[in-house]
Amino acid sequence: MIEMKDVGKRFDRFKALEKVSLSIQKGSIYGLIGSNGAGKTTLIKLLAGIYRQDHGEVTIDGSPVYENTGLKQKIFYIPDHPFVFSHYTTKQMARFYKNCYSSWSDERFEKLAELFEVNLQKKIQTFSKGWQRQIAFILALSANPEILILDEPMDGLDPVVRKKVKNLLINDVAEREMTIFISSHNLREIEDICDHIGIIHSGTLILQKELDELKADIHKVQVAYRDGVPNHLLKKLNPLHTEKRGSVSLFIVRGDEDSIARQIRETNPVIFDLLPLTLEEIFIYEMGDIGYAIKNVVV
Ligand SMILES: Nc1ncnc2c1ncn2[C@@H]1O[C@H](COP(=O)(O)OP(=O)(O)OP(=O)(O)O)[C@@H](O)[C@H]1O
Repeated sequence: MIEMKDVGKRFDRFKALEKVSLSIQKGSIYGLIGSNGAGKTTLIKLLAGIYRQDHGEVTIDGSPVYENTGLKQKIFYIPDHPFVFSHYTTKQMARFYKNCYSSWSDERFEKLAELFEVNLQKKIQTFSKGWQRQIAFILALSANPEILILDEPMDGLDPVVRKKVKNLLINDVAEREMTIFISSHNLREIEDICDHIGIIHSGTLILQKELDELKADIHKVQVAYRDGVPNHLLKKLNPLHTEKRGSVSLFIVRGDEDSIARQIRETNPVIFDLLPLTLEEIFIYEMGDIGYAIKNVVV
C-alpha cells in the first residue's frame, strides 16, 4: 500500500504541497488531476523517492520511500519527458533496465517490441515524442514493476496507441495486481482507466473518492410534461442544476437512482430519461468552486 501522511514540500519559501494525505491499495489505479502548477509532479516525485518531503511521511508497505533502493526496485516512474541516455537505442536501454530491475522479463520485452513494431536498433532520441513515450511503456512494462507512476502518460500518443497502452495497463493490474498512479490534466482519460480520483489545487488535495461512489450518487434527468413540471416533484428532487431545452427539462439530481426514477414515473411524464454523468459533469455541477477549477483542467 502507498501512503502519504500529512506531507509538505517547499521550494525555498514557496509551499508546493501542504498537508497531503492519501492511501492507495495494491491493485488500484489512482488518478490525480489538477491545474498547471497545482503540485502534481512534486507529489509524484515524492512518491517515486526523487524528492524528500519537508514533513510528514511517504511510505510504501510501511517503509519510507526516500533513499530506499530496495523499494525503488518495485517502482517504475515514467516522467512527462521520459528518461533516456543520449545515443542509447531501445535495446541498450532495455539492457540498462534489466540490470536495475530483478523482475525484468526479456520475453515480455520482445513481445511488447513486436506488438508496438518498434525498431530496437534506432537511437531513442531520434524517435518522435509519441514513439519515445511508447518505448517508455515497453521498457516500464518489461520491468514488471509493482507500482507504475505515470506523469501525463498519454501525451502525444495517437488514439490507437492509447487504446493499446490502456489495455496493457489494465491487464497488468488485473493479472498481477500492479498499482498505478497517474497524473493528468485530462479528466476523460482518468475516468476511463482509474478507480480512485484525487484533485489537487494549490498544493492541497481537495478531494479524494472512489469513482463508482462518485457516480452512484448523482444523475442527469430529462423530463417533459404536457402541463409543465409538477412543483411538488421539483421540491422532492431538489436539483443541483436545472435547464430547459425546448419542451424538455434537464435536472441534475443527487440520490438513489431507483428512488428518483420511481418518484418521476409516479408523475406520468411524457418523456423521461435518467442518464449517468461524466466525471467532468459531476465535478462541474457538484462542486462549485472546485467545479470552476475543473473546467480549467479539462481538455
Ligand atoms: N524545483 C523547483 N524549484 C522551485 N519551485 C518549484 C520546483 N518544482 C516545482 N516548483 C513549483 O511548485 C509548484 C508545483 O509544481 P508542479 O510541477 O508540481 O506542478 P504540476 O501540477 O505538475 O504542474 P503542471 O501541470 O504545469 O506540470 C509550481 O508553482 C512550481 O513552480
